Amino acid sequence: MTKLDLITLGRAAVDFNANEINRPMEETMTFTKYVGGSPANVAIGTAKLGLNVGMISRVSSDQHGNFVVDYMDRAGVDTKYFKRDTEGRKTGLTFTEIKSPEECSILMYRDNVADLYLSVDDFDDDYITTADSLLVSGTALSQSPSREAVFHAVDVAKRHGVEVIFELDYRPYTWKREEEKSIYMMEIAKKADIVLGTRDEFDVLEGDKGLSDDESVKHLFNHSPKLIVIKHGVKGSKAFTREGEMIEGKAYKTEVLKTFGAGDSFASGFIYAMKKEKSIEDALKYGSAAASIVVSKHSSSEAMPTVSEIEELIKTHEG
Ligand SMILES: Nc1ncnc2c1ncn2[C@@H]1O[C@H](COP(=O)(O)OP(=O)(O)OP(=O)(O)O)[C@@H](O)[C@H]1O
Ligand SMILES: O=C(O)C[C@@H](O)[C@H](O)C(=O)CO
Repeated sequence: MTKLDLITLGRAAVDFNANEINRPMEETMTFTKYVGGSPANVAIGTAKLGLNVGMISRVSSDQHGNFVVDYMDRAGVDTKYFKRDTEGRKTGLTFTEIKSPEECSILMYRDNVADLYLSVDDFDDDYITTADSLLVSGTALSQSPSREAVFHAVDVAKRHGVEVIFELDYRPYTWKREEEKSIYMMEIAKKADIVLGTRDEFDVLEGDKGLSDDESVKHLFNHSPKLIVIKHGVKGSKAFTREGEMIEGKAYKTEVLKTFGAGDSFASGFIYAMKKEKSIEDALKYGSAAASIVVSKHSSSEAMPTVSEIEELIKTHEG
């Protein structure tokens, strides 16, 4: 089997992004369709940067499922472990609202979605062992059997020395019980090598204890993580290493069209740079540059930048 740089596991869905910008959703009449879903976006983003990427997911056996798999194939993502749901479950849909560059929101249709029915039987353990890293998404933990699929995949990865990246990716809609979020997310965070999330997502992970970034990382460094990145939106990001270093990343100013998609493009740029053995400081730059490009464009997946676009942006800002 070909060696993969990265496998992402979780939802692959469809985004419908409002064409009429600066308007509430009620008045939006037309949308453009893109592939979406955080782990799918990261798979597309990293593949576009030249990494060898695969994804494990479950989609509907209908036109939306076909659209997602075809797009992922064309993006160069290995879709061998994209399972088709045979029980009539649907691919998740996300409608976006762009009221202004500061006021963006997403409305998710995720009842009985196929991706949360991903099961341990949907993929072979050997597939995971062919990868350098496995990225799992927090939303995939929100329900069984997808929850068990994540735990199993992470255990296989750890047994075979595959790096585990946990993207907290908290989406409130899919969690049924408040008390479950922090329990399951924390279990995976403790097992991961790298944890990525926004400050708000770390609050969810910790059960809203109101911890500072320093307190959050101190707790996790007692477990497996060796690198933790806490994102603060337009204020930038902070990377913490187990050795006690803190490296700050700045956001690159741009003409913002919408804010969603920032997290997935940031993860793509960051992971790419880490795989290319760049410094953490540079990886934060690659992540921030990728995010800056994506927030200035209409989609979260199609808009993912190339290496030269990222490097050009960094050069321009540093010059
Ligand atoms: N308005 C912005 N302009 C430029 N860069 C931005 C902007 N917002 C976010 N970024 C960049 O993207 C990174 C990640 O953003 P953020 O913390 O909002 O992630 P997120 O909440 O996971 O994103 P998403 O909205 O996609 O869920 C930031 O650290 C920053 O570098
Ligand atoms: O993550 C999702 O399911 C929706 C995304 O595809 C959407 O584009 C977004 O919010 C990205 O942050």
